[in-house]
Amino acid sequence: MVSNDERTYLGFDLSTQQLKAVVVNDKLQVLHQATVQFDSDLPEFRTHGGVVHDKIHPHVVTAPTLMWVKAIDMLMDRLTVSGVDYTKIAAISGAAQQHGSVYWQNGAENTLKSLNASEFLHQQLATSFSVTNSPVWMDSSTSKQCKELEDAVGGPEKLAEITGSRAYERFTGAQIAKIAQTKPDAYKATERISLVSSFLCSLFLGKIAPIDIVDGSGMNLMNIHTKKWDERLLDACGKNLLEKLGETVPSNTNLGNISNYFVERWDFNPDCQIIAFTGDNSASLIGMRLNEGWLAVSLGTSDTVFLWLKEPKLVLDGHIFCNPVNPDAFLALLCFKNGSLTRERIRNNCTEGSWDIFNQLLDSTPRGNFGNIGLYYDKQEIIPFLCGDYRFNKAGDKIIKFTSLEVEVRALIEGQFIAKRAFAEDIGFNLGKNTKILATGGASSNKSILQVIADVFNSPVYVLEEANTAMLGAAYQAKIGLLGKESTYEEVTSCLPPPKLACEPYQDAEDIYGAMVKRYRNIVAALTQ
Ligand SMILES: Nc1ncnc2c1ncn2[C@@H]1O[C@H](COP(=O)(O)OP(=O)(O)O)[C@@H](O)[C@H]1O
Ligand SMILES: O=C(CO)[C@@H](O)[C@H](O)COP(=O)(O)O
Repeated sequence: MVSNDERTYLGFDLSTQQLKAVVVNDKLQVLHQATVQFDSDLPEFRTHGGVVHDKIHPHVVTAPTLMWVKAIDMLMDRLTVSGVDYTKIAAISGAAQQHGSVYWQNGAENTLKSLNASEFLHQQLATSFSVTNSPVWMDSSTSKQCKELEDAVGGPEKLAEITGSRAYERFTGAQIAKIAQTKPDAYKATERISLVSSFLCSLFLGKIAPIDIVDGSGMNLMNIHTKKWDERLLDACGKNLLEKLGETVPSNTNLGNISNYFVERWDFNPDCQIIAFTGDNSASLIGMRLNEGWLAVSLGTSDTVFLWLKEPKLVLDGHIFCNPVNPDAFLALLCFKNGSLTRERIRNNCTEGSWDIFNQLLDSTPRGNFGNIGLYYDKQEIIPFLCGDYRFNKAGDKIIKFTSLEVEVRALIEGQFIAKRAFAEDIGFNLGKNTKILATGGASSNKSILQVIADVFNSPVYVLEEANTAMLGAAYQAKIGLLGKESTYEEVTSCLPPPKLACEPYQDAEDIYGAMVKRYRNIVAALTQ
């Protein structure tokens, strides 16, 4: 029997480029971590940045579902090598990239319930998916289905009122509708549909896990006020969709004991509890202990900006999700597809791959970049709906190339964060003297980038000791879910250190960037006309 203070918690994050795991002790201190990088650790699946871009249809972006399963087999090995004592893990939860969908073939749940502990998961689940490549959040091929969904309820505003978002190409409703229309046999042969988060949870639970209400808010199918599926929307996407999706559950619901497979194969305690898995941004909100007054800026594969909302509001460029901490509150989120991978592209073009040189170039140019502005979209951006590179000089003329690498680097970083400020203001975020930004994700370790954020938002930027807040949030969620009503979220996380100040804005920041935000808005209005 493991005593309460010896208990540990396991959290996962299945993000775009990698699968990560962390084990924390009862005081939420990190004991072990492990990662599997999809491109380099599982090269047989031939992904780039964890995904497959269709050669003929560039808007189609998927990930091999079995790659994610194989990544779990590999990660469990790595956790074992790092010395994890599985008998002490009291609860498991997880986070995952949002919106992606997994299609379980008829009979898959029986396979999940009767897994053989002497074999790998990927061997036993090889034929369990009716669609072998899962559509992921980077896909933007469903404009037709988006229009159909909006029409089903009376237009984009009506859809946003019900589900928190107008129809977005990457949202799961339109993705499911596309599968139902273009692969009707596969759709028919599908017994259940999971989000990436509930799919990962299903492996640990040994049966199909329910979708949590926060990740469920990223589907354009759930009413964010009642937290129930909207039947008109389900019917507009596919036949018998309710049966395929199952009911939603509140965040941090305790779903029951771990699958026997993990008990027998890895020596988990049979009493280890599985807490509903959620979306990565939702888990990040938990991991950051974000509350009102803070603006979170997450710099992972995607860049996201999110904040705690007391009341829902109608937004058309952005999303309102349910809140994983307080069921009466909400979470407003903006997502930018061209985040870290676009920064890597410009870094590689300008510096042959060094963040240090990239930062030297960025630091050597003045705030405002001599009036130059750049917008860089390798892939179809979500907001604004643009693709390609756009460069403008001080006179406002569109130009092909900037005069120096320094100007190019600053144009990229300033352009990315000016966009975030403009869209955050559009959804009602008021920058004020009390605004504080909390940065997270892989690129939040880059101090030169954080300085640009501080200047563009004219606000101080803070960071946490650990930048993997989605993975950590999942581990905290495991403890929160296990304790249930015994304890509050605030009590569980009160032992964590506060965020640390990383950068403060320069005195002239608002004069420079206030004007640049206006210019940016005019440029976008002209380009999207
Ligand atoms: N020093 C750095 N400067 C800027 N970006 C960085 C730096 N270190 C890592 N990154 C970026 O972090 C990204 C990964 O962030 P992460 O939050 O782990 O992503 P995800 O959760 O989507 O897998 C990489 O694509 C990389 O470009
Ligand atoms: O689409 C969204 C949010 O709406 C993305 O933020 C995904 O959730 C992917 O996350 P990362 O892999 O970039 O963390």
